[in-house]
Amino acid sequence: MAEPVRCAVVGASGFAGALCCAIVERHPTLELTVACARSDVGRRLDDLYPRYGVSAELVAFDPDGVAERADVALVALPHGASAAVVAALIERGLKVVDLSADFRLELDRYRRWYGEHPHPELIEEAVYGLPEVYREEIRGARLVAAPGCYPTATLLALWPLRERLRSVFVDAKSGVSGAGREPTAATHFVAVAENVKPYKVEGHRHSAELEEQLGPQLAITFVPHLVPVDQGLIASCYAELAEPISAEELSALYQRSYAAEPFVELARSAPGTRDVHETNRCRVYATTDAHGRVIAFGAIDNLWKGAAGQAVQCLNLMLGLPETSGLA
Ligand SMILES: NC(=O)C1=CN([C@@H]2O[C@H](COP(=O)(O)OP(=O)(O)OC[C@H]3O[C@@H](n4cnc5c(N)ncnc54)[C@H](OP(=O)(O)O)[C@@H]3O)[C@@H](O)[C@H]2O)C=CC1
Ligand SMILES: CC(=O)N[C@@H](CCC(=O)OP(=O)(O)O)C(=O)O
Repeated sequence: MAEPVRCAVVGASGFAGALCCAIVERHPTLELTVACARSDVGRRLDDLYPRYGVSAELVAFDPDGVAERADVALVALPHGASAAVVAALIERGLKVVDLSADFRLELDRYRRWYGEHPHPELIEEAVYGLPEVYREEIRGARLVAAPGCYPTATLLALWPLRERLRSVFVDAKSGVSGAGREPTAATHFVAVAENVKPYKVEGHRHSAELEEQLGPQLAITFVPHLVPVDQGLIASCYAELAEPISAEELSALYQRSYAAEPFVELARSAPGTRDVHETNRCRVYATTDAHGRVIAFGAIDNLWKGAAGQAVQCLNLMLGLPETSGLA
């Protein structure tokens, strides 16, 4: 039995942070020793999220206090607010998985989409936390930037084809928990119920992440939609390839790419989000159409494989634990 590893969660009152706490609490090796929040300091997490049954009291973030009580941290703050917290914890010797966008992009691309970076000195060493692609790099990292939810589903749907892609249309749909805990006019029940609505059609910041991972030369059109579900996200990708591919070759390529992956499930038909609800799995399906295009799908639970689950998957790798610990 491995020694317990003390884990802090920062942003524990948010949707992703609360699920991080729940996964850590049930994890066989990690021990939840600090849960930090802002507005809800002094409250118990199970008062905010009874379904997770985590009784930890929420405390204010103090880097020295966290460093005394934890060896590793999951930071689930909004982009912009995250970088300073991550830097303070790294400076104090913790291993950190950051769930925000602050360390996912190279500096120029970050500046174009998010503005000035508060801690550019850490960008270089941060590893993009998609284990199916960067497993070895994640094992040796002290800072991992967990991918966004849309890029996770899109990249897993397309990765086996990446060298053959000429252009891609990504039609992606997310449940409302992807927008975080703070309600807005766009996420109000009345705006979301009985509705499917595209948003940020002229440019969503996740297209930067897709460009960074798949290469700036690739023409990608990415259009997110908000759909009336709580947790669930699907990326439907329509791809033109440089050379046509047969259905048999496509199927063999995906089998080769993902046969050994614990959290990628190759579906035999197009997946739905219900198939992955409350799991860390991504269900992938790829097929060809009558025009020689490929249609590839990636379905995830945005709070699990799109956020908290994937962050713990990365932490498991960073700590040399079985990758599926606490997640299976
Ligand atoms: N929701 C999702 O599906 C996904 C989320 N992510 C990323 O994970 C991170 C957390 O997302 P999510 O849980 O949805 O967000 P929430 O808005 O639900 O939670 C954010 C958390 O951060 C705290 N917080 C907000 N602003 C500040 C600040 N300026 N300083 C300190 N604390 C602050 C909040 O506290 P308070 O309650 O007091 O505001 C809350 O604890 C984000 O970076 C998000 O982009 C990544 C992938 C998917
Ligand atoms: C439905 C919804 O609003 N989704 C969020 C994406 C959530 C996420 O994964 O994004 P980051 O981790 O990059 O913040 C959005 O479109 O901004």
